[in-house]
Amino acid sequence: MSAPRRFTGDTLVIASHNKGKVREIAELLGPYVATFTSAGELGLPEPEETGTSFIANAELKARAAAAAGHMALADDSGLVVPALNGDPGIYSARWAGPAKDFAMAMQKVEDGLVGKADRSAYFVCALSLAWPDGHVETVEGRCTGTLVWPPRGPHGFGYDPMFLPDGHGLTFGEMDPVKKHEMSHRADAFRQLVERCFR
Ligand SMILES: O=P(O)(O)OP(=O)(O)OP(=O)(O)OC[C@H]1O[C@@H](n2cnc3c(O)ncnc32)[C@H](O)[C@@H]1O
Ligand SMILES: [Mg+2]
Repeated sequence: MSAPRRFTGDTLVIASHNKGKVREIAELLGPYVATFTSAGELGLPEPEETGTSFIANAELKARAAAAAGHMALADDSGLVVPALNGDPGIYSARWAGPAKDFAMAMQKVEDGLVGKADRSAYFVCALSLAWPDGHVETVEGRCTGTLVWPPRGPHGFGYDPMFLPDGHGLTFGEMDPVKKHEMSHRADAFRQLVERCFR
């Protein structure tokens, strides 16, 4: 296996149109990157997520943004619920519809769980760093927990208010963001990516 390529330069494009993610990524990578911009700010189109895995979609989004000439980082993530055969999984954003209605998406998850004993779930985060020549470095992180109902807490985004991480009494929606960054799937993935490309 060849050695991983390291991040060089000072500007990184965050290849995401999700403001919650862009904020978390800038917080997690702040110490290693001088300047951030995002696909949204640059007016780059949102590529169609045609991959069949988190990793395939992260690589496709990162490569699409890096083709514009700067190194780009994409995150493809979602909530996997074993009792729902892995749904919403890579369709986590799509379950919220064009209006990005996560109250509705969480209700849909809850409706599927009625009468089921297994309320376990995990978040997955695939991160892909892409170079303008098409090279990518990709990692995947996880965080396991349980789904609660009704949703709790004003923080975070997406499915956070119904996700109770293992070993904790507060949902990601109730938790201080600093605390979420100590244990989330995104934090797990970033620990691996920093080790590989940013140190
Ligand atoms: O593709 P981009 O532009 O980055 O933005 P997106 O919101 O479409 O992102 P994804 O395709 O990766 O879909 C992931 C969805 O999974 C959910 N999700 C991911 N990480 C999460 C987190 O930390 N907390 C709560 N929900 C999360 C959230 O609803 C996201 O919209
Ligand atoms: Mg998306």
